[in-house]
Amino acid sequence: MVVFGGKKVHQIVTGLGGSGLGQLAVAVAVSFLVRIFSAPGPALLPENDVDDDVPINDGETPPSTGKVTPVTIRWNNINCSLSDKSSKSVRFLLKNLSGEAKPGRLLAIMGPSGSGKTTLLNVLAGQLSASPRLHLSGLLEFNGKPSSRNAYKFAYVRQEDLFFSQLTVRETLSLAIELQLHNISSAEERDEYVNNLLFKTGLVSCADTNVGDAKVRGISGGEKKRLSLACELLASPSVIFADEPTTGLDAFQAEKVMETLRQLALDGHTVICSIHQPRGSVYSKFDDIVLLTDGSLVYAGPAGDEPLTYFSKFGYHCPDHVNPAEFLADLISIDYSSSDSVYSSQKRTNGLVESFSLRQSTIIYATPITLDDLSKSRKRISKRSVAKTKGGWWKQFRLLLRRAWMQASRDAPTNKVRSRMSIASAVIFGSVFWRMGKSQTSIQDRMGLLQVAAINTAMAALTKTVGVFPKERSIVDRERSKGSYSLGPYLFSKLLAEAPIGAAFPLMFGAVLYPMARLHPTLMRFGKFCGIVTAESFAASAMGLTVGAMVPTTEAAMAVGPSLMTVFIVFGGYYVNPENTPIIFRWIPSVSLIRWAFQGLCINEFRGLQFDHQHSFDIQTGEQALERLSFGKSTIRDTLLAQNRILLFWYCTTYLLLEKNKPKYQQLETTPPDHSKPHLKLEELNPEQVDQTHEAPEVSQVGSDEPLESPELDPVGSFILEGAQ
Ligand SMILES: Nc1ncnc2c1ncn2[C@@H]1O[C@H](COP(=O)(O)OP(=O)(O)OP(=O)(O)O)[C@@H](O)[C@H]1O
Repeated sequence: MVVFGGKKVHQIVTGLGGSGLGQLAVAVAVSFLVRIFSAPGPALLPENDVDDDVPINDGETPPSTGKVTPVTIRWNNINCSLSDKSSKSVRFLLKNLSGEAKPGRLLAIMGPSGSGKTTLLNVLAGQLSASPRLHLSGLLEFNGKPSSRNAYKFAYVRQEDLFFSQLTVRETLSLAIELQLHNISSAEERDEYVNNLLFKTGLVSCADTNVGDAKVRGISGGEKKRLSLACELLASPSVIFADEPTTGLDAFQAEKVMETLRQLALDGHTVICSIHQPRGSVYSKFDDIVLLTDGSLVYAGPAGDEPLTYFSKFGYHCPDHVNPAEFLADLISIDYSSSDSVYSSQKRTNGLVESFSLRQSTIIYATPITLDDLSKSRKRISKRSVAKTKGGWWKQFRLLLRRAWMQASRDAPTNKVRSRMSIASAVIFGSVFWRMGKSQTSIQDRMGLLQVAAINTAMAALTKTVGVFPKERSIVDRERSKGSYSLGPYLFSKLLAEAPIGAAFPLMFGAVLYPMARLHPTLMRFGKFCGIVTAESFAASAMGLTVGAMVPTTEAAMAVGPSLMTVFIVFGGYYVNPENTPIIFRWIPSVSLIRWAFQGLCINEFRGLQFDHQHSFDIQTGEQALERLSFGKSTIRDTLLAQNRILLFWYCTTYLLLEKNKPKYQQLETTPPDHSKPHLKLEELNPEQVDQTHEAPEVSQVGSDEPLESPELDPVGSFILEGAQ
């Protein structure tokens, strides 16, 4: 029997419930809460409450992260242009790019800033954000078949690592597994899977550390990046895309991240990453590279010494003891130090682009794909592609509720700040309106205090929500785009989990302010006061969610939220009497959460009060004061109903906005491959052909009769001077 504070559960239930029916209700509620907030355990619902399409573990998919379906990606003539309607110009972000990424190999897309690395990575991953100004065309094939988002499993590790800060590394992975992988049903299997992932990504030592955020330090930047990788590896993706995985990391962490990627490639994943300028030890981990400058290809093929040999044919020699990545980066960058250097470096890169475009039809890959590989992988795709599916609504709700509760309840710094602010503002207002009496002047004081209380409660809830929700939305968008869960369970679980903590702050505020200001001193009135400010606080949070769902960033939400609230403050019932409101604005008070809260608080406070009076025109009763505000005919129940309608309106709008603002990706307009150039089929290549084809006949050599434009400039000496130092 579970024991709480010396009492057995059935004693507590008996004590709480009283009657038989009450006992039953309490027992159900207790068992529901215990199951929701207990550590990872079996699903709440009966076994049959899962989607029909959840696969049964047939023994071929054990909880190991090792099995990977090999996928070869080939792209041909990828063009991406951006049109500018005002100037009627078109800018090419990617120009005629072709290449290949293979399983078991780590491909790095390198190039100067703005050269199109991320754009190419997004195109290959099918994650280029849709825009009417963009036009994307070309051919993209996976294992020889045209691209389709569901054809293979891929992982995309973005530059920004976003997590729920209060969860540990282990909890983050465990919850992600529960949400995404339903063929792993037992806690033992899940633990084993998590341990494998932690081991694979080198996170064992920080497994039980909180992820952390700007307020409370958690795991390091490199560990966050590897956690991103681990989260993406859950469903054994065939292809891993990583956008600048080393950005913002120190050299040691960068190397560890790249080593993890290399190990993943060795495990059979196809790994593609964009990287700006890696150090030598990182460069040596790459199997293949794609070099881009201003959206054009300068080189694509094996990494290591191959590109150096290739560029040396044009007279560009990498000096000894120089990091090849630095040499390549300098070679293909535009030097903006003077107009001469711009001209010469531009000419050099143009020459290299042109040379490679002539040679592109004979790109050489070190490990030719065999037809046997492809047929094997296709068979495996058909068996395993269904392993990642969404669980049922209740299962998603239960998991998300647990996560939201962990996040809200463990966020001690935020909760401390909010409680201090609630108490501090209550103390300030309580001191200003200290122990109000029953004089005529106290009527204005009471109204002023109640208006201030309504504004303070709404603003506190709104600013907290708009401060955190846009970031959380980015996490949720990512998870939803992976198909982890639906919007309904997410939103409901969030509201439910945050309600108790959200209610605590207005209650603290009321508990301090009420006796200090000596508001209507009965327990019932105090309870109603707290109920009204709590309902208002929920409505303001719901409005914050809508603002957060509407705008792209926290900064924008911080600007829009309070501005919108100011309108509701103006029409909050104190500054403008509803009867005097201009007809075109008359709808605003009826949707102002401040007005309904103020109205409710005034009715609660004034009804039944008697004021000291000397003249016949003095206000004698609270009812007369309410008449002055045009609140005479209303009841607290009416105001709470109106507040609930507003709350529901903001929740529904948030849902619709989140549903509508789902990330949309640019469609690739398929163009047939360019047959004008002789095209070598990669399957036909063998090492002998590699050697023969390596000397592209079209490429002009330094010292030949018709030199390239770039050698004409004699850039070798100057380049070595610039790049080698
Ligand atoms: N949707 C878009 N709208 C407008 N411009 C875009 C869009 N996508 C990319 N660009 C432009 O395309 C160019 C290439 O951008 P991209 O992010 O691919 O470069 P990058 O090589 O990854 O640069 P960095 O290393 O600095 O991240 C940039 O000039 C960028 O402004």
